[in-house]
Amino acid sequence: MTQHTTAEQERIDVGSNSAGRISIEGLTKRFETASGGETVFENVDLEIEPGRFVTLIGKSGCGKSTLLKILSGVLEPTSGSVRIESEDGGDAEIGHVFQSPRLLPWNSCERNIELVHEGNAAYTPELARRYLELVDLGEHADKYPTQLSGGQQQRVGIARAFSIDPEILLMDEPFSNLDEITADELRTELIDIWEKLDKTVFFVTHDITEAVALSDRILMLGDGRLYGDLEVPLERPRDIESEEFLRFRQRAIKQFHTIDEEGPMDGH
Ligand SMILES: Nc1ncnc2c1ncn2[C@@H]1O[C@H](COP(=O)(O)OP(=O)(O)OP(=O)(O)O)[C@@H](O)[C@H]1O
Repeated sequence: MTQHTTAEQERIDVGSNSAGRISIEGLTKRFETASGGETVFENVDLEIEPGRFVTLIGKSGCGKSTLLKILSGVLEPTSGSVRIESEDGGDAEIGHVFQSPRLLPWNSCERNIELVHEGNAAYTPELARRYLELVDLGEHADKYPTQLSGGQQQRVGIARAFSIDPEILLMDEPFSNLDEITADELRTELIDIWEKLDKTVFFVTHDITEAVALSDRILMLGDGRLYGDLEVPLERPRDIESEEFLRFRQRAIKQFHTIDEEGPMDGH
């Protein structure tokens, strides 16, 4: 289990049969700056069941990336805790997919995947190829990123993230730099892979349609708190033009804008 807490709190590692569960308790993040500082969110509690596809939406600057960075351990919370349960009670493996694939251009696709397996004696080029096949790039393992399209490069990023067999996958607007047709293809592929591999996915986006198309559950962050938490009751595969999809999307949009009607809370 991985636990990200304030420095004073002890790291607790215990065995678990619910790998991929995320438990957030009383999470507060404040940045101190020369001009006084800012509390990004305060006292956030959240429980995410293993294997779920959860999407976080919120307006620009509400703290989505900050929450993601705390989940990945890049940032420490000001107070509160985040626990991610692992298979064996040790540190949870966390896969990352970013807006851009962050591939090293002087390395082949296979080598780009190998680089995240440093210290893994079980790594073989076949492992990279297996994951590249999952994203339809089995034939391209020896190519360099510059020989691939933007969508193909992002596919390599997704293959790389899944290849470490992570307990959770953090995805930060992974399709926002792609044209809509390619983004749609990748969303379909992502759901196929997620259904096969049964991982907890924590996905950040600005796009409500994307959130409804992909998720089991949609969280809304704003005004320093999680003000919305919607279960998505739609069967997969989802038809984004169907009446039930559009009806649910409308409901999500309405809930998303409740924050504008309520106005800021005290202290923010
Ligand atoms: N290292 C930092 N130091 C000070 N303030 C920061 C730091 N990182 C983020 N912030 C502030 O915290 C707030 C939340 O930022 P964050 O990047 O998490 O928002 P976001 O919801 O991901 O935004 P976007 O959708 O535009 O990417 C912003 O007001 C930002 O200026």
